[in-house]
Amino acid sequence: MSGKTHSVAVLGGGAWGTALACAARRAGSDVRLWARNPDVAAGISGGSNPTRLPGVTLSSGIDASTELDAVLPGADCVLLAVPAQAVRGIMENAAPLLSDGVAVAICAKGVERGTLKLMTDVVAETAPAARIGVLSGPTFAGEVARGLPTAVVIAAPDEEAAKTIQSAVGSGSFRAYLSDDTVGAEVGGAVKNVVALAAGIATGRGLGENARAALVSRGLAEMIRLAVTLGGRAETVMGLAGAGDLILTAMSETSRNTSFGMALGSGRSARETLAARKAVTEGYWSAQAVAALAERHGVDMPIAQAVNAILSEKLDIDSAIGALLDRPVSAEFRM
Ligand SMILES: NC(=O)c1ccc[n+]([C@@H]2O[C@H](COP(=O)([O-])OP(=O)(O)OC[C@H]3O[C@@H](n4cnc5c(N)ncnc54)[C@H](O)[C@@H]3O)[C@@H](O)[C@H]2O)c1
Ligand SMILES: O=P(O)(O)OC[C@H](O)CO
Repeated sequence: MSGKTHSVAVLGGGAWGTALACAARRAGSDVRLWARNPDVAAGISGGSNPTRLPGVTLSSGIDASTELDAVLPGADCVLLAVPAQAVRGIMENAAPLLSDGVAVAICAKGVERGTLKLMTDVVAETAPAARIGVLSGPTFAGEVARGLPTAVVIAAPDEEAAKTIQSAVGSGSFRAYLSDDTVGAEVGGAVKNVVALAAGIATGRGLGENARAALVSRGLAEMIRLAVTLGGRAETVMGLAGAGDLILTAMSETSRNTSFGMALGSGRSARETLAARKAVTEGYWSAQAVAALAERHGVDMPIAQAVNAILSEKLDIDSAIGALLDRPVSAEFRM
């Protein structure tokens, strides 16, 4: 890692943006953060984000603002941590304020609805001069904010950009591994949320731990098939940004995706479950796009399709489970 002090701009005052700001402060970076809500910005500057990270004392020295032009100019590394469906709008406003050659790390996990684009494509379209990377992996924000040991992958085609992001956020407790496979990292992060919804639904329905492990394993096979079809590598999906994140997410009620699925499985509606929570549940917003991407590319993804059918109310949960169990049993590994 270089000895340079990085100037980091974090976009997003939610759980993940706030936690990443803490990680970057621990890495020795100067950190400014943009949040759209003035109370949230004031709280973060004062050392807390009580709605998203209750009980956590944030690293000192995070300078938060609701003005993009107070945060972005001069930054050599941007951490993009708003929900995936907000990335295009934020980047359209941010692009004119970015420094030449800035490294932009996409920290959101999702696929754009409507266009079916991965976040790297959305950022490339909105900020063509940026050097784009993906920061992903098994990372519950509360643990990162507290400084508990965590490992992520930073994937970027430009190795220098990956190293900039690595040294801007990485530290002894936040181990940032490098990769050049953005597609594998992005598909892993986005699709694991949909698989976690499936695992939660099965758990909420009382199908047992064997069923959950089966969904996680077969869901991982779907993640690999989609990533490889889109140009990514299976090994990336088998690493931190895929299997690692899926294990964390699908096995824990801390996950918003898994707990959302559990609520559905136990009979609550998607609408009332969404209305009862403030934080984003990315699998809900990306399931349709993931299913449509699979269909467009002819990738067999029955679990993602089942989740989409449930969320779009084309199938009830028991019929969706029945349909999965009725599928012919084929070779375990196939593309
Ligand atoms: N929380 C985690 O543990 C975690 C870990 C890794 C990755 N992520 C990813 O990071 C992204 C953000 O998640 P989060 O946990 O911070 O969510 P969050 O719900 O805690 O916060 C989202 C923030 O974005 C803001 N926001 C929402 N819509 C917006 C818009 N249109 N324009 C501007 N701001 C908007 C909200 O006000 C909020 O401050 C997601 O893609 C998530 O999958 C989260
Ligand atoms: O709480 P979730 O389900 O949004 O998961 C958060 C992170 O993506 C875990 O790596």
